[in-house]
Amino acid sequence: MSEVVERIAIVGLGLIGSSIARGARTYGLARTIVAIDRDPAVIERVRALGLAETATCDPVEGVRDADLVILCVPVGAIGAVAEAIAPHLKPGAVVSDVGSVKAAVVAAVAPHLSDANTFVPAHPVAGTEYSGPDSGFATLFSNRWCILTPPEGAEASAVERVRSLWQGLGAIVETMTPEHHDLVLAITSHVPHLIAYNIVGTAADLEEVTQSEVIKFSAGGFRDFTRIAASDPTMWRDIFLTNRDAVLEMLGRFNEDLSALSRAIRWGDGEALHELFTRTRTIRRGIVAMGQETAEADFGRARGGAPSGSVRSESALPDVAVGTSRHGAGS
Ligand SMILES: NC(=O)C1=CN([C@@H]2O[C@H](COP(=O)(O)OP(=O)(O)OC[C@H]3O[C@@H](n4cnc5c(N)ncnc54)[C@H](O)[C@@H]3O)[C@@H](O)[C@H]2O)C=CC1
Ligand SMILES: O=C(O)C(=O)Cc1ccc(O)cc1
Repeated sequence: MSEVVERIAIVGLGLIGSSIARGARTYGLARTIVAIDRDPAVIERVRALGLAETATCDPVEGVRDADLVILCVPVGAIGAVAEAIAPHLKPGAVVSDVGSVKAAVVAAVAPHLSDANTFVPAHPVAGTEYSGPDSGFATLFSNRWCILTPPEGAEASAVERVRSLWQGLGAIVETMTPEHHDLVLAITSHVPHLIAYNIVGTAADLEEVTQSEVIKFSAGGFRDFTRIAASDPTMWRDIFLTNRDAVLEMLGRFNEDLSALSRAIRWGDGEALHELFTRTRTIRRGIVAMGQETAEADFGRARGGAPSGSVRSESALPDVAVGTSRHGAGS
């Protein structure tokens, strides 16, 4: 892969920022990598790990002369960082982010940038429950989706620069509006995390079951929930506070469907339970089959880890339409 930019500045060298730095180095996507983090301990680790040519706590110094600046801090901090760096950006520099929520980030960043800089929001749909500079790895984005939500009329060359970076990191790029992104991610990522936090909290509060029993008998499903519930508290607090409307919309539907399931159990309606479980099994098999399809399509790629172009697959993300319920209105 050839260089995408001369100089990339990454603000926030945690799981995502350090993975971008490692990938940019491994795949030769930037001549110079600048790491910026407000935490001196993180900057020290970045230096020890050799993740960047320059590492600094000073965002003003860090973004100077950068062609591409990627904001990799928690969603609630992105606006303040944009405000701090905006007057110091090189004219023509492209700004992007990796936040898990898009509409609130666009609203927080856009007012600070001048016409000389284009903001191209991005969200790599890839991660783990770990945080910090030691948790990143170069192949994190390989064969995973990255959603761009460029504003209408955004400069094409700026969008292309960000698209090229993500393709260079091995991601498959999809474009949509920030509002649609937030609705889709509310049901596919945000509500599932909330359910995990909740079920682990419920288990921890049980009086008839001891903590040691919860740990001892954590088999299967509950164990998977504990992995997700170990995700970073600051990051997830910010996600729920900034994607409030979409999360509440999806939670409303979830609660309705859960009530219907409770009723089916109470009244011994095995047919309703069996029908749902059969449908959900089909969905899981579809997801697995699609994963294999993508992996097979990528098998013959020239360089391990990166697809050669953008792949559009409408079926890969659910078509979220508001206004209908699985059980129908009023059921
Ligand atoms: N963790 C995950 O699985 C994924 C996270 N994201 C998004 O990526 C972003 C970063 O998440 P992670 O890398 O997981 O977080 P992290 O907690 O591993 O790293 C965040 C870094 O940002 C730094 N930071 C915080 N505020 C700052 C500020 N004002 N100025 C400079 N540095 C600051 C922290 O010191 C820390 O080093 C978030 O917006 C999150 O929504 C997106 C996809 C997946
Ligand atoms: O670890 C997991 O299961 C995740 O779901 C990771 C993740 C967290 C946040 C995102 O915006 C995207 C991916």
